[in-house]
Amino acid sequence: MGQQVRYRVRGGRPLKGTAFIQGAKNAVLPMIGAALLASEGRTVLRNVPIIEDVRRALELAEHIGAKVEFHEPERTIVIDASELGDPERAVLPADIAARFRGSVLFVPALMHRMRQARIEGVGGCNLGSRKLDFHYRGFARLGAEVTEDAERNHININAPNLRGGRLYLDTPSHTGTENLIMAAALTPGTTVIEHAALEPEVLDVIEFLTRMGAKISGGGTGIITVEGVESLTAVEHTIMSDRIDAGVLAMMAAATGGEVSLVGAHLDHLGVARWKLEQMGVDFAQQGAVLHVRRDADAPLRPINAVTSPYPGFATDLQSPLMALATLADGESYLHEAIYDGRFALADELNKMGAKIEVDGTRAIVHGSPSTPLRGADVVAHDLRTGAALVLAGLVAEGETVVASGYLVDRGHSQFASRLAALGADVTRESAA
Ligand SMILES: CC(=O)N[C@H]1[C@@H](OP(=O)(O)OP(=O)(O)OC[C@H]2O[C@@H](n3ccc(=O)[nH]c3=O)[C@H](O)[C@@H]2O)O[C@H](CO)[C@@H](O)[C@@H]1O
Ligand SMILES: C=C(OP(=O)(O)O)C(=O)O
Repeated sequence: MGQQVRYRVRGGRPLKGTAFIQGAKNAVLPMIGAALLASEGRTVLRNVPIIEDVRRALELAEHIGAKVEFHEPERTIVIDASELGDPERAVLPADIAARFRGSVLFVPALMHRMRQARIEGVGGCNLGSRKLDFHYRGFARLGAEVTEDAERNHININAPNLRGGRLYLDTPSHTGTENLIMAAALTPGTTVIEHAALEPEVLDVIEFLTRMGAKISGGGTGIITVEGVESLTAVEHTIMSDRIDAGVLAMMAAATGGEVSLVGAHLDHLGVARWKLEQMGVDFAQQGAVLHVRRDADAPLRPINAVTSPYPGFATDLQSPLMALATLADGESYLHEAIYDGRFALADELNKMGAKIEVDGTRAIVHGSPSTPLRGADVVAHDLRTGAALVLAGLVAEGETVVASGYLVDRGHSQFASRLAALGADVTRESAA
């Protein structure tokens, strides 16, 4: 893995100023997968976040035969997938694919361009059980042959003749919806996907695919219809801004009693999280494409109850920073994590910093106290959002907090330390061999 990355945070400074919200991680990853469906032209994606998951996705795209360029200063990716087609390259190798969950979003391109796929591993945040059965069952209902090589832990897919079909999801899976739409886009006939996800990133991916020539209707309604087309063409698209990045920075401003302008953030993308933060005492004002966030440092945060659920419910990715924020509130907050059973690993780390959090299965009670400050400590990020939540805790803790592994933060937050430093925080990113 090479470099060990750590975030070192010294608490006590309110965040003030302007921050730029990155492009959405959970939109760019499916779009890189979608760009590989284009048999002609060069795709140009703009507002790309400079994050490790994007780097891994581009390595994977090159591995299967695409030509890619990542112009980081311009936050622009150029992808030429016109020469994809060598079945020998229809493999997602574990050493790249197991490092990010979005690797599963390459399967439709492999099925359509190479007629087969071998998946040797799919990664992502370590959040407890994260199955991919909806994806594989959906591909099978479109006519693919999906088999498991249990000994090697591989999934093999053969897709010589796909045809449209009626699909459903047991829960409205975010990447499941995107993957089945991408698979259906080049599949002859009509495909209907019931109980589809409503996340804004799903709608952005639909807009991108539509521009490429796909025929998709019903985005945002829960029932999506896709009429298969013969080919898709490369286009240019600007990725929507990242609502989780915006939510994390808003909560950091709230935690420190600060006042920030978040360029590119949209209140309506926050769903229920907006209302929960307002109930805690956070003030929002949307001024065009800039979201102004402030919290009166003299009034303590109020405790909150939150249950995670798919959009527009409270996003599970924002539950970790909310837990850290709730440690500062005046009283008991109640959190129910209904999507990922592994997210509460954060509680032990916050308790090391002096928080009082009790966990019972998928429920947690946070005994908040505005008068007992958190203490800096060496803490472990178990996943991307735990990492961001611990940086948040460090911003309000007495003394120094060191968060490792910083690679997990870098998976999903672009230039995190420098953006926070620009808001006045004392945060540095260190990497050592
Ligand atoms: C790259 C990306 O977009 N990641 C996001 C996406 O992950 P991802 O798309 O993987 O999350 P899903 O919406 O699929 O997962 C929702 C729930 O369904 C379960 N499930 C999902 C698929 C499946 O085949 N079988 C199954 O049982 C999962 O274990 C989980 O409990 O949505 C999550 C939920 O908003 C976010 O936390 C992730 O940041
Ligand atoms: C769970 C997350 O990401 P992934 O699905 O890529 O693991 C996340 O963004 O918090």
